[in-house]
This record gives sequence, structure tokens and C-alpha cells, in this order.
Amino acid sequence: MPSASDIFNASLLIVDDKEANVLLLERMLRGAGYASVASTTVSHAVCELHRKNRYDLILLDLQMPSMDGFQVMECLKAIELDGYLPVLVITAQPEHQLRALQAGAKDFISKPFDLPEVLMRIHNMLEVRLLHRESKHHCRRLEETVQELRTAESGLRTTKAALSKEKAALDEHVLQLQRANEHLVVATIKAHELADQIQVARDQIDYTAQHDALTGLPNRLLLQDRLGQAIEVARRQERPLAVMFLDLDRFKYVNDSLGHAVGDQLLQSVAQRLKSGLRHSDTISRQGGDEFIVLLPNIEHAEDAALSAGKILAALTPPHRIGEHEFHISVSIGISIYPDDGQDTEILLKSADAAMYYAKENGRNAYKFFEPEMNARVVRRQSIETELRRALERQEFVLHYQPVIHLLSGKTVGVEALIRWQHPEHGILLPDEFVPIAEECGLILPMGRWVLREACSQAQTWIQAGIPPLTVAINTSAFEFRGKNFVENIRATLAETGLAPHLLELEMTETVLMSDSASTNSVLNALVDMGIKLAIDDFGTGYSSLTYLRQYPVDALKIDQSFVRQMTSSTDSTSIVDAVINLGINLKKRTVAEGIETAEQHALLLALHCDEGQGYYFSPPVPAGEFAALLQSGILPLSEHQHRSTI
Ligand SMILES: Nc1nc2c(ncn2[C@@H]2O[C@@H]3COP(=O)(O)O[C@H]4[C@@H](O)[C@H](n5cnc6c(=O)[nH]c(N)nc65)O[C@@H]4COP(=O)(O)O[C@H]3[C@H]2O)c(=O)[nH]1
Repeated sequence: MPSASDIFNASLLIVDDKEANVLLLERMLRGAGYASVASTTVSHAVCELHRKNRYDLILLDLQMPSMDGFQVMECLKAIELDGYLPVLVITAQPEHQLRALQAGAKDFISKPFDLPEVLMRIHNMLEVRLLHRESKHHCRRLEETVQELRTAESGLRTTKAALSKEKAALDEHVLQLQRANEHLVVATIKAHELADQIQVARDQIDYTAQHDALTGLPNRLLLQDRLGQAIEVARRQERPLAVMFLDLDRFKYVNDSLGHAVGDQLLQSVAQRLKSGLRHSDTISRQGGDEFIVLLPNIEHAEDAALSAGKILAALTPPHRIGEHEFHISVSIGISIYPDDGQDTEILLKSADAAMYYAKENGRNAYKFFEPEMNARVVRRQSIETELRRALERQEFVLHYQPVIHLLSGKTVGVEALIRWQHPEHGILLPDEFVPIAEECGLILPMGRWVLREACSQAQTWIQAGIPPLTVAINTSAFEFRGKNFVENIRATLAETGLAPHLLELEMTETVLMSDSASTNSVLNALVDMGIKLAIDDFGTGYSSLTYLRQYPVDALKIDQSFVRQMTSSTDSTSIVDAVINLGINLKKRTVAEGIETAEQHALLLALHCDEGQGYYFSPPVPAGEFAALLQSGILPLSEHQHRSTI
């Protein structure tokens, strides 16, 4: 098997006509440790570059002007004479995926990018590529040796030495191999065994190319093949078949917080359970990441697929034990049926995928059959992604500001900046509609930098207008936090805008802190050394582990609004809020309640000694001008001396 260093030293070429995409991929690959990454935006140049450099992997965009990805592949075929194209195509159009595989590409990644998945696909493909090359090399050597034995030529002295007279006729040889300045090596070689070994190596190559390295399940290439065949059979026999798209619920959370090694073991355990819950004739494949596809070729009615889906949900219910951890992981399943929901592989997979999103939205751990209306959502999501790319350039983002109130004094002590997208057709879009998509396709990084600069310069503008300094809080996604120049960018932005570091607060979710790596520690410490404040957002909804609270220099805990909302009706929620506030008091961390909407909630939080709060009760998030007017008119009272310590 190729070693990790072989893989990370492999040569890669990125081909995309869009500079921004090239930069994003380059940065991502270099960040992941790949040492040799080249790129071009000129599709005409690819064949010449490959002829010269023989890349181990070419990441090829399909849609390029003048010479598209399909034409590039045709040209590469003339160079790769053994027919193995080391090409991973990148496409935003699902209808191109299968066509690209048929044209010789070995795999595809879809836009928007799912970064961990992209890295995993590249890693797996390089593993297969290098293994393929290594095996080819061995095959060639073995074939040469067999040939040499047969002709006993090329400077090697071979002695046919039968072990016994009867065996003399057999193809067993003793080789004395001696090249200039080398020791004599004596080897006994059986030609028929060599031939067997060659066959084993070939089988191994085929197997590796068609199976997922982590779980041993068929990969997407083999699934496409089997699904295509199953559709043919179903068409001839006029029978239905079912495709199930499975996505693990909250797997990213496990992977991000406990690391890839635990995530990998969990995926293996899930694969095992899936196998146990289905028939031998069914194909269970892993598509990459936490996505699996099941093909049920032998069903009588759609209801049979519902039975299988029910079995899968049940098989995954018992906890998975990984080392000292015990995990409960559920799955959302989308089901499409041939011929009603699609008559080819592509449409069936797309329909199952769309249905899976509905299963997720409807509470997870469930299955849903495809319905035609589900397509609309997928189309909207795709259009949002395309438009998101242009939104930054067209300056369609704005920040709204919500005051943070010191509960005891009633004074405004801070402000949270929240992004909005002024969409030319859909009007104002809230972050839940586009931030997750921006995270998936990497746009969260430039978007985050814009939010930081805009919020800091706005806060500084208010100070210059004579408003007493307020702490401005911004939301930081885990992706931004892990980005390379995160700390440097903040330092530069503060210097540029002139905002004092102690007036900036970064809100992050617990996931960021859970990664427990040396780099998390050093980034947090660098921020604190600069004087920046740190707050944990949505506190109470994640692990809320006491270990990291002690370990990291966090200033504030923001109590999730779901608890605040239920406080007056559920004693459990009140107990949780009370516990978080006490934790804050004991660990000397500020507590900030989110989503205060009523006087009753306000009074209860005051009684529980919560330090600060925000919510519609005081003010919704409003545009910058309106926020300044609320302060200047005294509707939001200000304090000359901001006090932000715990009560
Ligand atoms: N029902 C109710 N809601 C209230 C009340 N008071 C405030 N809210 C809403 O609660 C959310 C609080 O923000 P969050 O928990 O940080 O949750 C934020 C944050 O995680 C994320 N987000 C917002 N802006 C950014 C940004 O600039 N960058 C990143 N990475 N994420 C952002 O999107 C989430 C949602 O933001 P919004 O839609 O603006 O939703 C905001 C805010 O408008 C209330 O009294 N009742």
C-alpha cells in the first residue's frame, strides 16, 4: 500500500477556468499537507502539462470555455495509453456526473464543496492511483522475469535446476542474478506462480478501484454500474426497484469534535450494521463522507422499500461503542422508486437525495419517499449557491445589530452583528438560509472576513460619533477558525479600523473548542493575548463539557434561546438556565441569555442572576443607522462606564 508520505507527495494539477476556485482548492490542498499542487486556468494547456509532468491526479472542472473537461479527457486518453485516466472531475451539474465517469474519469466531486469529503475523495483516489501504478510496475517486472526465464537472455545467468528428475519438465527455475557491482542473488522462481501473482495483483487493482477503502463496501463507481444493470433488468421484467439515499444525522459533529479516527470507526460500525440489516442481493455502497446508498433490486412494491428502511433505522438504534465512547447515531433516508421517480441512474439518485433532505428536515431518524415537489427545494438551494458567489462582489450583504443589555442596570453594554443577505429577488434572507451553504462551498471565509471588517469599522464609526464604546460581537464559524490566517487577519483588521481589541467579542460554538488540538489552544491564546473577548454561543445545546471551560480562556456563555423560550413553561429549562448561570458565577464567566421576548422571561433571568441578555423584548436586530438612533434617542439607555463583570 502507498504510505501517507507517498500520498502527500503525489503531484496534483487543478484545472479550472475560475481563478477563485483554483485558489480555494489550492489553499485547501496545501493546508491538508499536499506538497506538490500545480494549477492552470487554461484548459488547452492541460495535455501538454500532463505529457511533461505526468500528474498523479488531475482535478478537472467540466465547464470551461473553448475546451471543456470532456474534450480535455479525450486528449488525455492519447497520453495515458493504458486507459487509466487519473482524473477527478468537479461539477455543479449532477447530469454530468455519470457522463464524466463514462468518459473515463475515475470519480467526481460536486459543487458546492464539502471540504472534508473533497479531501477524503482526493486521498482515496490517490491511494488507488498509486496502488495501481505500483501493481503495474510489479506486473511488468514479473512479466519481464517470466519472459527472461523463457528465453534466458539479457545478461542474467539462469540455471534450470530441477529439484528432482520428474520435475525437470516443470517451469521451475533457479536464478542467479548478478548485475555489475552487485551481490549474487539466488532465487527459485516458479513461472506458473508468477502468472498467478500477476492475476492476483490485477484482481486487487480492480477490487480497490471499485470499493471504498474505509468500509470495504462497493464505492460509487460500482454502484453506478450495478444500478445501471438493475434498471435494465427491471425494465425488461417490468418490475420496480428502489434506491435509498442515507445520510447520518449529525455525523459532522462527531467528526469535528472527536476527530477523524473516531469518525472513521463509527462509519465502519455503521457499515457493518447496514450489512446485517439487508439482503445479500441488495447493494450497500458508500458514496463518501457519511453518505450511503442502498440499491434494492428485488422488490414487488414500494412498501417493501419502507420495510427495509425501517429495518435499517432499527439496526442503527443500539449505541455504537468506539473505544471509551458510546454513540447513538441515527440516519435520514430518502427513497426513490423506479420507474415512477426516475428511469435512469442519475434521476433516481437525485430523487432519493431530495427525499433524504425532507427526512432530515422532518426530524431525522426517519425515511421519506420522493415526491415531485421536493425538486423545488433542491433547485432553490442550487441557485442560492450560484448567487452567493456573486453576492460579495455585488455588495448584497448587510449587518444588522442587536443590543446586549446589562440586565440589572438596563443599560446597553454591547451589540451583536448578524448578517443578512439583501437578495435582489427573494428580499432579505436570514443566515440559516445561506450560512450553511457558504460553509459547504468555502465562501464562509471571504464572507467572515467581510463581516469582521464591516462590524469593526461600524463600531469605530459609532465611537467617533460620540457614542460610548460598546463591545461588538460577531459569529465565527468553525471553518473560519481553522482557516490559516485567522489570527493575522483579525490583527490586521483591528489595526486598519482602529477598533480596540477589547471591544471585539468572537462568538463560537462548542464544536470549535471540542477539537482539543494544540492549534485550537494556540489560536485562542493568541486572541486572548491580543485582548479579544471570547464567548460560547448556543451554550447548553452541545456537550457543555466542563473540561474545556476550565481549559480555554472563555469570557462569556451565551445561553441558547431554546431554553430561555421554554423557561416559563418548563421547569427543566429553568433548571438548565439556573445551572448555566451558576456555572458562570463559579467560573467567573459572564452569562448572556439569548432570545428574551417577554417581561416574564426578563424578570426570571434577573432573579436567577443572569448578567446580560438580548432579544426582541429589548430590540430585534436592526440596521446600523436605526441602532444608532435607538441609542441617541435614549430608547436604549447607555452607560458612560461600561461594566461587564459578573454580578
Ligand atoms: N425568536 C427569536 N429570535 C431572536 C430573538 N433575538 C434575537 N434573535 C435571533 O437569534 C439569533 C441569534 O444569533 P445566533 O444564536 O448567534 O445564531 C446565528 C448565527 O449562528 C448565524 N449567523 C448570523 N450572522 C452570522 C455571521 O455573520 N457569520 C456566521 N458565521 N454566522 C452568522 O446565524 C444564526 C441565526 O441568525 P439570525 O437569523 O440573525 O438570528 C439571530 C437573532 O436574530 C428573539 O427574541 N426571539
